Amino acid sequence: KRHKFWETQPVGQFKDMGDTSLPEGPIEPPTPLSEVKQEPYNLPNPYEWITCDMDSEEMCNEVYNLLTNNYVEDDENMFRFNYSMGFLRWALRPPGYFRNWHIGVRVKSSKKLVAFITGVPARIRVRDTVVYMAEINFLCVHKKLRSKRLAPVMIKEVTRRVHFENMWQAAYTAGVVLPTPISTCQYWHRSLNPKKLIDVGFSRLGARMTMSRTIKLYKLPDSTVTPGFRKMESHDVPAVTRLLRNYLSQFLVAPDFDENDVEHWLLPRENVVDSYLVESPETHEITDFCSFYTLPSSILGNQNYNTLKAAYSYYNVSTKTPLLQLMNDALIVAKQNDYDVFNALDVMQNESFLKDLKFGPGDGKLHYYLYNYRINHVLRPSELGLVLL
Ligand SMILES: CCCCCCCCCCCCCC(=O)CSCCNC(=O)CCNC(=O)[C@H](O)C(C)(C)COP(=O)(O)OP(=O)(O)OC[C@H]1O[C@@H](n2cnc3c(N)ncnc32)[C@H](O)[C@@H]1OP(=O)(O)O
Ligand SMILES: CCOC(=O)c1cnc2ccc(OC)cc2c1SCCC#N
Repeated sequence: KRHKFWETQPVGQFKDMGDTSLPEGPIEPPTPLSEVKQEPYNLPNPYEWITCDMDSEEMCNEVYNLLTNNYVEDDENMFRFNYSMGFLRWALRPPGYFRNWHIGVRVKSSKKLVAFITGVPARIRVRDTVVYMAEINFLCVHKKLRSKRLAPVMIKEVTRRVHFENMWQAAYTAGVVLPTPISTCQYWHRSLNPKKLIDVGFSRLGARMTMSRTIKLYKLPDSTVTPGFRKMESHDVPAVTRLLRNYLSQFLVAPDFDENDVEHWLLPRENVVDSYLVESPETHEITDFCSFYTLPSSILGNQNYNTLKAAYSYYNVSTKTPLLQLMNDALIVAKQNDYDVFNALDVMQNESFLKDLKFGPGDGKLHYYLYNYRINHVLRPSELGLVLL
């Protein structure tokens, strides 16, 4: 398949796969900042660049509407991600964020927002090297402007703005295959509301299964079982940071979280991110941690339902409580809060609980990518300690 744009980019190329003579690390050296292109890339005439100030209620609402109507759908067009405004503000304003990495394209005449792409700064460890990277996300072109080669311009523009801040690497995920994945992961789904999932056509009644038998199969206890299991609070940040840094050190690619990062990414925010921990009733030591983020989806073309309430497994650490029991408590909390489904990738140690907790494999794959950084061997999902939103 000809990738006319991606073949021009400093990414692992398909033709180089298997060539382990190429050194791991940056593919291209940094450009002297004086040589970074000063002005934005040219857009087709009717359009102009706009920096999207996510603090502005009006602008954030415009971004929300663009994504609600034009962002990612599954292959069967059953669902479309419906990131909330609170979620977008959380995802796009981490410590050290750059407002001008929130990039919109709008129609000059009508001022209508028709495309979007974002970056946020992150410190990602690759093996033993911590690399300052941009995490790129929310690339979206309005349905009416597809297949006009707008995406490459948006990607070049966000690249230019990241270079401006003297950063030369990026990380991103996609459901599509591009040059070249560093890992390919699978989504797994745990029904919490099987009746709704069957009604929308995602799940089907098993052979020789009645609806009531199916509901019973997925039934969960009304309350969590682990002594000391509670919501994370602000004063837990130092302990959770220690626990998480230690846990993530085992993976080949993982975020290098400090306390500021943990405070932003993991302190609970209603309807955005939930975090729980186990505080030993005897020693008051924090021994385990689990978290999930809230990403609803629009249900496309169903008479009875408009929205799917989905929880997505985020970062989980078990040092005393078995991971199976910890994650079952996460399922119980999700069910208590009316989630319809709990989703998880097969990254980190998730494979150890997926089947036992009645997750089923999805048909969607998620490919992980690094920009301008070569890794010579494709990572197994269990070697990945990174979850992007
Ligand atoms: C040092 C800093 C570096 C920072 C930058 C790092 C890199 C960041 C990269 C971005 C990471 C984003 C991560 C992220 O946001 C998470 S993945 C979600 C992407 N968004 C969606 O799927 C929303 C619905 N789809 C659309 O809005 C459009 O279809 C998009 C905009 C996706 C493509 O618009 P279009 O109208 O359908 O297509 P053209 O404009 O005609 O362009 C066609 C070219 O675009 C390539 N393409 C298609 N989908 C892509 C994707 N998901 N990543 C990268 N490239 C993608 C495609 O291969 C082709 O290039 P090729 O001819 O070479 O094959
Ligand atoms: C019921 C299980 O499927 C989903 O939760 C879901 C919801 N919305 C989506 C929107 C776009 C979409 O595009 C790939 C997929 C979904 C999916 S399945 C993959 C995500 C997970 N887990």
